[in-house]
This record gives sequence, C-alpha cells and structure tokens, in this order.
Amino acid sequence: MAYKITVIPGDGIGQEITDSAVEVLKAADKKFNLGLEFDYHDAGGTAYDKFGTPLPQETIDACKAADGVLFGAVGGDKWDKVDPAKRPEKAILGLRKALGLYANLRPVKVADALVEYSPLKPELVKGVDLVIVRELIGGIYFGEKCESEQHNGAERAWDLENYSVPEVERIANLAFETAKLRRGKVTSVDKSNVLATSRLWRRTVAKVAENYPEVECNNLYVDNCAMQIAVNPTQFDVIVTGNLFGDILSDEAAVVGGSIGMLPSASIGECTSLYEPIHGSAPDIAGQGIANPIGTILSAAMLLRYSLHEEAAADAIEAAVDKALGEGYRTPDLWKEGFTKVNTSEITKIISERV
Ligand SMILES: NC(=O)c1ccc[n+]([C@@H]2O[C@H](COP(=O)([O-])OP(=O)(O)OC[C@H]3O[C@@H](n4cnc5c(N)ncnc54)[C@H](O)[C@@H]3O)[C@@H](O)[C@H]2O)c1
Ligand SMILES: CC(C)[C@H](C(=O)O)[C@@H](O)C(=O)O
Ligand SMILES: [Mg+2]
Repeated sequence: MAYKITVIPGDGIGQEITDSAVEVLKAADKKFNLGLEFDYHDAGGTAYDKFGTPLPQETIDACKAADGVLFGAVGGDKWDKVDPAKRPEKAILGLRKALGLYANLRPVKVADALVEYSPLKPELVKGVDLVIVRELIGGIYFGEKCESEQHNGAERAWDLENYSVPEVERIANLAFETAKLRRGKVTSVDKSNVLATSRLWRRTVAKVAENYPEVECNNLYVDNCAMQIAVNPTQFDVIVTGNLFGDILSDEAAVVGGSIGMLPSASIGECTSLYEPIHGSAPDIAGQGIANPIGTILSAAMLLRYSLHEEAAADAIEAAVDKALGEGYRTPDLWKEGFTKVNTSEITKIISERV
C-alpha cells in the first residue's frame, strides 16, 4: 500500500526546506520500503500570484485526500500590500481551519550537541524537553475583526478574542493525554488576571484536570511564562495555551535550543494532519541555499510517526539528525569556530546518508 503525502512548499525558503525534507523521506523510504508518493500543491503568495488566491480549493482537496501534509512556509514583503483577506498567511490559517486542526504540538528538546548554541547558559538548557500544545483554530486569530472604522472621530481597528468551553476542553484533554505519556505535568498559560476568555480557559482546564489525578497541573500568566522559559526552561513538560500566546511562546522556546530553524510541529485534528516547521519563509535568506532544514526534516519524522505509524523510519530520521549534529555539521544559523559549516543541500545529504 502506498502512502500519499501532499507537499506544499509555499514561499521564501519554503521550497528549499521542503526539498530537503522530501530528500530525507526518500532515503527513509528506500531503507524501510514505505511506499511514499509525493503530490505537490501551491499555497501562499506563490498561489496568489498564479491563481489570485493564497489557498486554491484544489490544494485543500488534495490535503483532505492525503495521508499527511508537509508544509514549508508562506509569506513575504512582496505581498504586504495585498487585500488582507488574500495575504499569503491566510493559506496556512485557512488550511488549519479547513482540516479542523485544533491542536499544534511544538516539541522543544535540546540535543546535547546544541546545548552551547543556546543564547541561555548551558546549565539552564541541559535537559530541556518540553512540548507546547497550542490551540490552533480559535481565539483572536479567528474572531470577528474590523480592519478600519471611524470611532469618536478617529480611525480604529479591532480583533475579537473568544473561546468556548468545548474548544478549551478538547485542547486541554489532548494536553493531559500528552502529559500522561511524558513526565506527567501540565502548565496552563493564560492572562486570567485581565481577560475574560482566559478566566474561562483557566476554569475549564481545572475541570478537565479533575479527570487526570495522576497529572500535576499548574497555571502561569503568560508574561511570567515568557520569563520562566528564559530563566528555568527545564521546569516545563507540557505547556497548554491559546492560539496567540502559543504562537509567541513557541518562537521564544525555539531559540532556547539555539535556532528557530530546528523546531518541528504537528497540527492534528479532525482530518489529515499537517506538519511544518514553526519558523516562517525567512525572506532575508531565501534563495541563498543556507536555510536550516532540520525543523522541516524533523516535521517529516513526526509525519511518519503520527500519521503513518512508521515508528522505525521516524526514529531513523531523528537519529540521523542527532548524528549529523554530533559530528559537528552546522548550517550558518548555528555555526561557530571549530565546526563544519554546511549549506542546506549539504546538511540534507549528510542526514540522508545517515538514515
Ligand atoms: N507557518 C508559516 O508559514 C509562517 C510562520 C511564521 C512566519 N511566517 C511568515 O514568514 C514571513 C517572515 O516572517 P518573520 O521574518 O517574522 O519570521 P521567520 O521565522 O521567517 O524569520 C525570523 C528570523 O529567523 C530566521 N530563520 C527562520 N527560519 C530559519 C531557518 N530555517 N534557517 C535559518 N534561519 C531561519 C530568518 O532568517 C529571520 O532572521 C512573514 O511573511 C510571516 O508572516 C509564516
Ligand atoms: C504565519 C502565521 C499565520 C503563523 C501563526 O501565527 O500561526 C506562524 O507564525 C506560525 O507560528 O505558524
Ligand atoms: Mg509563529
């Protein structure tokens, strides 16, 4: 039986990093005889330029029909002035919604080889192993919005944040189930000292926690959490939070491991799951062949594990990444004196060979 993987390179470095991940997947396919088939589709600014929409219906249909989706990144200055409803970012937001991907798992694990690359002191970073469980299709991202209106003689804009109990329950349940398979601790992050949505969030998480007496649960305000990630990141096991806070905290947590280019993610929900690095299209380095593809390669490993249940192949890719890093190969975002500087295609080949 063949597995169908829909690949959406998108914009900027999206093409380079998805090419890398597909090359590594092909190496895994060769070794484990997986029967992978790749099917490419457009989204983002590239799709807007071709079709006048960032998310063509045929891309959504292809994702629905696939066993897993591998997504690169979308966006870029070139499209900053297009109608907000047609911005490239609408592609990933629209796909998450169309596929019902309510949960985004962002694991941050600092490989021993990378401890000294962190902007934090090595003793703070050693042993960091946490996962951010971010609610992905609710909150202020998807609330009613107004781009511009007149109010008391001045122009204003607004975005409405809302969360319902069922929306919080399903993400909280997933966070507790995830914690049960890990170290048994959930930290729920909100701003319940100010926001009504956060108070509902905190009440609902507390109710869900009653069903998981074996899991320890604590709450942090988001501002304190941002500080705690910098001063004591090893305290975290599972962090569960809303859409906007999860977006911000995951970029912060990503660099604890040295570079945003390293962090993979899995978005899961009601239909096909989607796998993407957490970073964006990096217009400042696009086309130079120097992007770090490891976040996308590790996202591909997550696809093999969670969507195709090909555990051995996923393990082999993760081990190959660790081995390449352990042998001292570094893309420019992580390079320093004494290590071997490699570009995107070189690190891809090195990882593929080690699979
Ligand atoms: N899921 C997505 O598609 C996604 C995610 C985030 C941002 N974006 C979009 O990407 C565009 C650029 O956003 P931004 O600059 O704020 O964030 P970004 O993540 O693209 O880049 C931030 C910085 O990190 C660096 N960087 C990111 N990924 C890297 C990698 N793999 N290797 C080496 N360096 C890397 C970039 O060079 C840049 O200096 C925007 O249009 C934004 O909306 C898209
Ligand atoms: C591109 C943007 C819409 C997206 C988000 O905010 O969710 C990105 O920052 C991410 O983290 O995946
Ligand atoms: Mg983000």
